[in-house]
Amino acid sequence: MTWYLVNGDVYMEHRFLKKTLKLEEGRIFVLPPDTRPEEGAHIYNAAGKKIVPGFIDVHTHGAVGVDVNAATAEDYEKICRFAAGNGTTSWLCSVLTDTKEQTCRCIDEFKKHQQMEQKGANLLGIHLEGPFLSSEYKGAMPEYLLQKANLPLLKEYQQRAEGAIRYITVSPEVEGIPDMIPEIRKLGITVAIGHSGADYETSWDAIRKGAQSCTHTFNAMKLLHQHFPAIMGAALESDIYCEAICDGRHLHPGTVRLLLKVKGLDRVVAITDSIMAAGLPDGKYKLGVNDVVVEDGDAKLAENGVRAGSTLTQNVALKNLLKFTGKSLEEILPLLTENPANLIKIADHKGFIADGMDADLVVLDPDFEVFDTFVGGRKVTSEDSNI
Ligand SMILES: CC(=O)N[C@@H]1[C@@H](O)[C@H](O)[C@@H](COP(=O)(O)O)O[C@@H]1O
Repeated sequence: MTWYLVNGDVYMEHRFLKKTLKLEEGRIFVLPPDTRPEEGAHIYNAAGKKIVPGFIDVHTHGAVGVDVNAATAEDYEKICRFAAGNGTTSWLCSVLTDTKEQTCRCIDEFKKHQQMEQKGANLLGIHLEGPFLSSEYKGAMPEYLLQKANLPLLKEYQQRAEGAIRYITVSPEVEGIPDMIPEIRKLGITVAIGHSGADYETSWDAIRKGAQSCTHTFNAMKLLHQHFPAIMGAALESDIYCEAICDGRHLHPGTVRLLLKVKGLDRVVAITDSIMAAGLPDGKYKLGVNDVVVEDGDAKLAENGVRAGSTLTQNVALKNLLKFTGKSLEEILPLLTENPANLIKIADHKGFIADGMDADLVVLDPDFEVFDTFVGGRKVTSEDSNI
């Protein structure tokens, strides 16, 4: 099916331009605004709307009643549909630290999902959050499942996943981790540091050895002290990407502004870190092996009140970021599009609107609400999203 998206303002090279977009065989072709659509093509009138690249979420544990750690292939599809309705066109499923058996099961269900007809957003790969994490800043990670560095185990997971593990969170202070980072990268996995009380020097060692991102920056990590800048200081000072959960709970708006000022607009990645309660009312839920209670949209561990992920979606993250920072849509969009694409090394085909890029697009109305979503050139919001 060929689409012509006409009359919209199209986000290209950090500004909005009047263009016609032709979507054919899953790809974008950028045409002059007065181009006459081919006969038989579908025409989408985007007058008064903005056409932006689809959002990419590199860190989410679930939504609409599905916990990634317990998900079946069919469950992944539910998240894909929900995500698309919120402007997310690509995502990584974040597998929380779990038993080997359970992690392998997650990998197998992921592979099964890849064999199914794709609906909604693209499930691009797996993010392992652990198990090589420090117990001191475990957050919602079950302590008894944390491990020291174990390259053979990760190799086994990556082999089983047929290369689908794209991203991993490790703590620099865990025995053997800094030296393992170059080996992890050889497996095609981007390394994030987090859930960590690492000192400044150890954190920089991990960065020099190839860590490229910081997991939910400020949350579940040692914060900056004037004498001991810690992982926080190294993350802010270096050029690595910094994930940020912009739900207004995990980070005060002032902290978000500070992060953007220090890191720049090209180094912050807006993630959701959402759990199965996203898209559902308050209540009792699971996060891996944990029981979680959600009150007023805020997720906490039932046993001790420790915050445990979010109920955020990326369209809400976008609106929060605009509100918290006072910056323009043009300035904020990279945090949800090209920055995550660059981080997980898919920017040659996703994260931007340009000739030949994947036709993953979001149509925003003047209030920045998601009006429609296209994935691989298909209009998924009406076709197969259950919103
Ligand atoms: C999925 C998940 O569990 N994510 C972490 C959680 O482990 C941690 O406890 C919390 C700290 O948040 P806080 O800094 O607001 O306490 O951040 C995130 O929610």
